[in-house]
Amino acid sequence: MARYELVKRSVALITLTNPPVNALSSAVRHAIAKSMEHALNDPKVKAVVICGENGRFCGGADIREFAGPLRGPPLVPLLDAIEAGEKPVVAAIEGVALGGGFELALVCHYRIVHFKARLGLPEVTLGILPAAGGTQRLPRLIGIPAALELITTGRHISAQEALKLGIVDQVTEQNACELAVEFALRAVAKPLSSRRVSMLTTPCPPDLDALLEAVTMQVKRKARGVMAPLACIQAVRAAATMPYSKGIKRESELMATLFNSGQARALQYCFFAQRTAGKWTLPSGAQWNNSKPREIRSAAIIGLGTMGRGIVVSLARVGISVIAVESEKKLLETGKQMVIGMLERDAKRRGVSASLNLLKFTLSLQDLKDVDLVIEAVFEDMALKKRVFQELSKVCRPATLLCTNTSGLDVDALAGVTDRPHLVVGMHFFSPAHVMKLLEVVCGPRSSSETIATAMSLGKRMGKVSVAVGNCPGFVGNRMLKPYLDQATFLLEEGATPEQIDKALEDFGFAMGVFRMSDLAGLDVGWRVRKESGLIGPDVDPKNPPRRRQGRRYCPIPDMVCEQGRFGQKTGRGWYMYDKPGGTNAKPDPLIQNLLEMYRSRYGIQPRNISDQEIIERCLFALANEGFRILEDGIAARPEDIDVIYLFGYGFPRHGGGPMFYASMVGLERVLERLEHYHQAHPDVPHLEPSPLLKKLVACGSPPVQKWREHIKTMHSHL
Ligand SMILES: CC(C)(COP(=O)(O)OP(=O)(O)OC[C@H]1O[C@@H](n2cnc3c(N)ncnc32)[C@H](O)[C@@H]1OP(=O)(O)O)[C@@H](O)C(=O)NCCC(=O)NCCSC(=O)C[C@@H](O)CCCCCCCCCCCCC(=O)O
Repeated sequence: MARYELVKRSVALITLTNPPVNALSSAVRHAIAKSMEHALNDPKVKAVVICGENGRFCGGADIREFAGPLRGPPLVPLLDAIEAGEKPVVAAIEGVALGGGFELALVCHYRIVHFKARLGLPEVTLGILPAAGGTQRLPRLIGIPAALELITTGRHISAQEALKLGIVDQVTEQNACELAVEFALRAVAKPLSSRRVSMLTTPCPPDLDALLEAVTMQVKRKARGVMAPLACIQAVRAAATMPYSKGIKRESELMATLFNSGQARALQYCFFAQRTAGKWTLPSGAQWNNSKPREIRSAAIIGLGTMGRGIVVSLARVGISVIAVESEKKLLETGKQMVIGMLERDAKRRGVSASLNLLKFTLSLQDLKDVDLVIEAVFEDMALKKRVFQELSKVCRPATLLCTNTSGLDVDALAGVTDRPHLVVGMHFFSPAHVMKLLEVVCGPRSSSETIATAMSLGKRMGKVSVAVGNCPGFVGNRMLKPYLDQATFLLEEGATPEQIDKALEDFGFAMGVFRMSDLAGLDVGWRVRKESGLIGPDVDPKNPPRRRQGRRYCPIPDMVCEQGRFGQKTGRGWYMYDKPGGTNAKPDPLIQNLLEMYRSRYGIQPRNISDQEIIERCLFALANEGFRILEDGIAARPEDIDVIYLFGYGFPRHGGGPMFYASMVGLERVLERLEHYHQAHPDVPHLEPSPLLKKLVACGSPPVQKWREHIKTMHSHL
């Protein structure tokens, strides 16, 4: 767990050896303690260098250990002892020094950093704080404002920024470890007192209270209801107002309030869920580590609407040459200008040159004959998409992968019109595609494992969080959205307002309430889908009662809103009103109030007071209930996949963990009981009927999320 060597006859070299990130597990802490004791007691040793194996200094405390009882030497006294030792200790930082790894570096008397290394205190993103002295030492080293910013955001910084901030002593392009050994030899004769960061006085701005207040407001605005950043601010205040010995106690008290909190558990779950999602696995046995992706050098995008443009940018900025196709000259020209503008702005922001030379714009599908992969992003119309796929089948070379960006149509039906169904896969991007991190990779029953591996790996290359899902209407994300949206509109019928429902969801932590989100996405999209699925229009059986369709409760209010030309932000009116078309500042609209009142009186509905708790339970338990059905149907392989989709694609708050983790945190028994209660009250809403899997899990004693898979039959998996 740590290798001890004597180098240059007088330097003890301690190498952390805990792959893959040299996390400070109890065994590593134990090994550091033993090695340090050896080094400090050996008269031959004049100085110490600490580094990490495989070019990675240290990724911090071992997060997996947080779930169990705390064992091994505690970190704070261990680090305090390193700092207090009488021999100079130099940290040789390569790769990463994060969290406890950064705190380890801060107790070393000198820090030498490789120019490609990244440093940071990301604890806040895990719902905790840097509790191995980080909140006390960093402000002493770089001052309150800079330390506050780093600790409350968890941002990683480059070696160069660390040098500028005064965190490190030298940045090198050489081997940091070799340089650190030389550095240590030169440090032997120098006094150490000024190098012990905990002994420094925190440089304190005169307006400390005002600064802390401003950061508190900022944090509350950005991360509503999240506890960890607020605790970080309090800990940094202690660094400014208390001696180290008291500050470190305050840090530890604050850590104790966070450590076992639901938010910390949820955020740590998110960390691992995101990594689990990349490890896709199919019932056939094909999986991430036994399926080789193809290399993609060139791609084509069909359709330069909002989605197509974002996809072109996502591909070009990672060096893939892209041919963009439109059906009309005017659309092609508009799309071209937009893409160039987006790429130029993106490149400026990242300080690189825009890769415009990778782009080609054309009206002819014939130009696609040699590309490695095509992503179709035309209008959401099955007949049109089938025509495109038939055409691609004729034009593209037989090995070209054909992908569709459909947000819910049958990927296998598209595969069926091609000459290569095994090379067809869904790549469902989220809008705007160059910004949103989520990619659903939709596996059709005939998609080959190589095809899936290629789509997953291309997603990763584009910086997306890719999740493999099965083929069914709406896949995972949009299929679950339906019961969630339905509950919101039923609540409108029963007496709530869009702003009340949105506020409850935003207070819960959603980036946007359901109605503001719908206004942003465009209300006409769902309207068209409802028309196509026969819920409205000439196909509706006239014998249907007005608030019933296809044998279940139906709320026509969204259709009435669309009939008035209110399509959301783009038309300046939707569930809210905006200053102008395209405006983003949502204000409650009295016309919507009137519409709701008239609607209720037309159908004799007596509005009632609806609590925030009912809003949250009905919307979120219906959402999770559909998630359980998705697991039963084998549309998602694991609850983690569903949660990652909702975290990255639908603004579910990370400190809630995602709908499935949230359900487990509330308690499956409670979720079951509330769903039964609501289903009894609304028997015409099948989505409220508890799913068999939920019942089964409760009957099995409500196992933790990570164990649900053991209870899911995969015989009928669609993956
Ligand atoms: C390091 C990375 C940037 C590397 O990224 P990369 O993309 O290369 O690789 P992956 O992300 O895929 O990771 C590979 C692999 O490694 C796993 N992993 C990564 N980091 C850790 C880790 N820190 N611990 C465990 N495992 C880790 C990862 O899961 C992958 O494995 P998998 O099997 O899932 O594929 C990137 O990985 C990264 O960003 N890592 C996280 C960095 C981080 O956040 N570090 C901070 C950790 S928290 C910390 O350090 C806390 C410290 O401040 C010290 C705290 C002291 C604790 C004291 C406890 C006192 C409690 C008091 C309360 C008592 C109350 C009571 O009475 O109960």
